[in-house]
Order: sequence, then C-alpha cells, then structure tokens
Amino acid sequence: MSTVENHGENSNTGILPINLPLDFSSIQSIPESHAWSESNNDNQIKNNGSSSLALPIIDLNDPNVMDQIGHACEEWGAFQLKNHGIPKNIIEKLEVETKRLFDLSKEQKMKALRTLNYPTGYGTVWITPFFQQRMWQEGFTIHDSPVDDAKKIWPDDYQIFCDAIKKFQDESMLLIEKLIHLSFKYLGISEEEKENWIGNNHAGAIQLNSYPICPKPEKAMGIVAHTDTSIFTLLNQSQVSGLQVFKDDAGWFTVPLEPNTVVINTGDVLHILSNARFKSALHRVTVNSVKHRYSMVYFYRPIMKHVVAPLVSNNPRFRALTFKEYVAMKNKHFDKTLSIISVKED
Ligand SMILES: O=C(O)CCC(=O)C(=O)O
Ligand SMILES: [Fe+2]
Repeated sequence: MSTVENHGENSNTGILPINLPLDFSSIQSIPESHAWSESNNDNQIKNNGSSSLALPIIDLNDPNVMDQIGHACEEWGAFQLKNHGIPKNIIEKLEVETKRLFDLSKEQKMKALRTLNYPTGYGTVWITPFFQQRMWQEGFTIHDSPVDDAKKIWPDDYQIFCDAIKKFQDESMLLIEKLIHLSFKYLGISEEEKENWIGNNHAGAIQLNSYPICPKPEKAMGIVAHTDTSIFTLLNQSQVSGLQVFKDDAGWFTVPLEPNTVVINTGDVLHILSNARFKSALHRVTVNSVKHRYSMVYFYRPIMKHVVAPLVSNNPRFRALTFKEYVAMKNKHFDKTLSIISVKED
C-alpha cells in the first residue's frame, strides 16, 4: 500500500479534485490516475474460499448464535447473517433509490458534493487522500439525516430517497443492538456497561457505494484494504459480489452472494473494547467488467465524546481515548492508528 504524506494534493491524479469521483459515464478505458500497479494493488486472491475455510454464515435464530458470533468475530471479524429480520422490501427499496441516485448525471450529483467542511453527500471514499491512485468508486455519505443533501439533488422529490434511508437506518440500528448484546455477553461485559454503548450513546452513518463497470478490473481497485471505524458494520452487497475479507495466514476471501443475508463486520471500536480479542476485519472491494455493483453500508458508532477503552481485561492493550480523538487519528494515520494507541509491553 503506498500512502502519500501530503494527502494527495500533488499526487499524479493531477486535475481531478480529491473529493470528486471520475465521471464514469464517459469513460472507455482506465485513466492513469485509476490504474494500480501490481505491487500496489496486491490484487491476487491468495485463497478464493475453495478450501474448507469460508466466511461463516450465521442464523440469528440459532440457539447457539451467541457463541457462533463470538467465534466468527475472533477468527474473521466478519460473518454473513441470515434471518436477520430486516424486511426484504426495505432492502429492495434502498437498492432502487441507491441506483436512482448514482444513475444521475455528474452535474446533478455534484450539487451535493462533499467538501472538507461538509463531510456528507456525494464524493470519493474517505481513504482516497492516503493513496496516489484513485479508486473505481463513487459514494454518498449520510450522517443522521440525508434530507439536506437529498434536497440539493432533488428539490421537489427528495422524500422517497429519505424514507428509504430512514427505514434501513432504523432496522440496521436495531439489528446491530442485538449483535452488541450477544457479543458483549460472549465477552463477559456487564449489562450496565452494554447500556453505555447503545441507545443515545450511539451514532449511525450510512455509506452508499457505486462501482461502475470497469474496462480493466485487474488494474483497478473498488476500495483499497481498510478497517472500519465502527463498533459493527452492516452491509448489503446487492446482487453483485466484490467484497473481500482478509484472514490471517490464509489470504483474501471473496464474500459469496448469499440470498437474504447481510454481511456484518466488526470495526476498530469493538476491536479495542474487546482488548483485541475480536478482529477488526481488513476488507476491500474488487470491481468487474460485466456488472455495475452497488453496496449499502451502515456503520454503528459511538457518539464523539464517548471514551473508548478495553472493557474486558486487567491488562489493557490500548490506551483510553474519546471516539472523537480516535476518528481524528484515523484520518491522519489510517492503518497505523491501532498500533499508535497500543500500550507498549514492558
Ligand atoms: O462495497 C463494499 O462491499 C464494502 C464497502 C466498504 O468497505 C465501506 O464502505 O467501508
Ligand atoms: Fe469498509
């Protein structure tokens, strides 16, 4: 992974501002700015899941669900979840609205362009400044409510989009609170402590992603390897695969399309709370030359002033810090952040 010290201002992408996705509608070949060299993109799948190892599929109604979730978080930091309870029509409506959004012209989408001072709306993925090359992706970020940004794009017709987002947001929040309950219980964290991490102490964010058809997918990256700054992340990868999760000592695994499941991964916050017992899943997105891929992601995070520190051990492996501090550090240090806040052993 090549990182850039200057947050991209002088990178070889030249003219394209750091927050602005490529206008994929007019692209026939990959521009230099979006072509990743072999050494950079590490695009080889070292293990495609053909061995007996595979990302667990967990049934939320299984009597042993707590242990299954605990083991999956320890081994993978991710799993697919069935019988998750989010109604199918809510996911389908969100898929329709996500496509409607990204199918708009560049000019329409740019009306809600994200800026440094206004971190919601249309734009490139937040990790873009850390890399010389650009990703084959465009995104739409929502904190709390999408109304202000949606109004910029559809002044008279924003309600359908906002309703679809709100329903997905509410359902995802409830589901993740169940997963927090189960995983905290697995870790032996008390009920009182659990209350600190849900309800009014949580904040949700939604990321809609679009990965257009790519003429040379082996040269491009949808989203480069990263971990999420969340407690749990919930993801609907629609009908096109592309998400890959890294497993230590085994390599990259493509998350298969499993009907009626959502993908769940643990993020940095739960990794810290569990004192590194749960992995924060390293994951990335590949693109393809056949089908436009969309994904809808919900990040369950604490509120900014909340203090994040290990909850499960007398030998904490991380120092305590507010979530606000953690986010600021991650925006600066990206994949080095967890090791920077690690408590050094004597
Ligand atoms: O599109 C995907 O499958 C993953 C997206 C993702 O990792 C993210 O938005 O953080
Ligand atoms: Fe992610």
